[in-house]
Amino acid sequence: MVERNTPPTVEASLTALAVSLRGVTKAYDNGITALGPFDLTVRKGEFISLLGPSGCGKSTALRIIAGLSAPSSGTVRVARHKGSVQPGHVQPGHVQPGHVQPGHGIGFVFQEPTLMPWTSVRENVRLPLRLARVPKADARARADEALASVGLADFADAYPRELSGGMKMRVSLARALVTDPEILLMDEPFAALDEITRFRLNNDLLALWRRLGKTVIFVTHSVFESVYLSQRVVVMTARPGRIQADIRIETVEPRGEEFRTSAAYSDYCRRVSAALAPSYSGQSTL
Ligand SMILES: Nc1ncnc2c1ncn2[C@@H]1O[C@H](COP(=O)(O)OP(=O)(O)OP(=O)(O)O)[C@@H](O)[C@H]1O
Repeated sequence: MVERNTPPTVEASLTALAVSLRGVTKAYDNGITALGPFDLTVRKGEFISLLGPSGCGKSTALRIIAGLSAPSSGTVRVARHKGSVQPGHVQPGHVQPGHVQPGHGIGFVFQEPTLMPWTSVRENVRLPLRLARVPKADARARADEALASVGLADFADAYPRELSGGMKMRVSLARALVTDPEILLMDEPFAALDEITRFRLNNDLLALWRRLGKTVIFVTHSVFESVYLSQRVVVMTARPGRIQADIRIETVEPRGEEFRTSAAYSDYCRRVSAALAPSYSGQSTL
């Protein structure tokens, strides 16, 4: 079913929305139905996490929001610019041409930093601007600014092989931010990092989010990480992924290490774990 006739009252409130998915499903050619029907509304400037068991369709949902994959059915609306969500929908069966070109309002950070090993950190970060044909001097300044925002101002001329895993992920984040997107999609970006590095990147990401006011949709397997970072944790069912629970995390802002060790944090982690448990029922725990 494709939703085409959104009631006017809902349409008006969409001006405050960054992302709206309605009845979205995804069936791959191999017959696997990965997602849905999936409904998700994300307000501008919100930080939400998608949490769910392996294979429940989290990456599929992100890829559909990014326009990298077309839904099999349903409606996808994404605010790519400073204004309201775009009236154009991604229709089932095809992806709009140019839907996810760099500079079109979405930054994507993958689990692997996927840096080009043969060129400098600055050139890696500048890539989306090169593809968007931004003049070199301007692109260089913007790449350096993005690198400074992730604490890597001194590493612009370094090569990826000279960086730690955490630093590579910072470069990947700078590359996603360099086009100043409205929305940042992050697919388990810190999963491969050690815990201390991960905590540090969590704090730096929160600081960036507060400063830049981006909408962030963050995919993770970690209850602890989702509660620490997000204003809302959206818990998904096992495949095909649907919404199991939508839990608002309310605490004193800005968050910091005091929150991580607080009773409120433990309580939220317990609540989110309890909401997640049914998604794992019937699955092997090995
Ligand atoms: N391109 C594809 N073709 C066929 N099946 C796919 C494709 N991409 C994903 N799938 C299947 O769809 C289901 C959902 O995959 P997806 O990667 O979205 O899940 P996920 O929740 O992100 O998993 P994980 O947490 O392990 O990364 C899985 O069963 C996967 O095998």
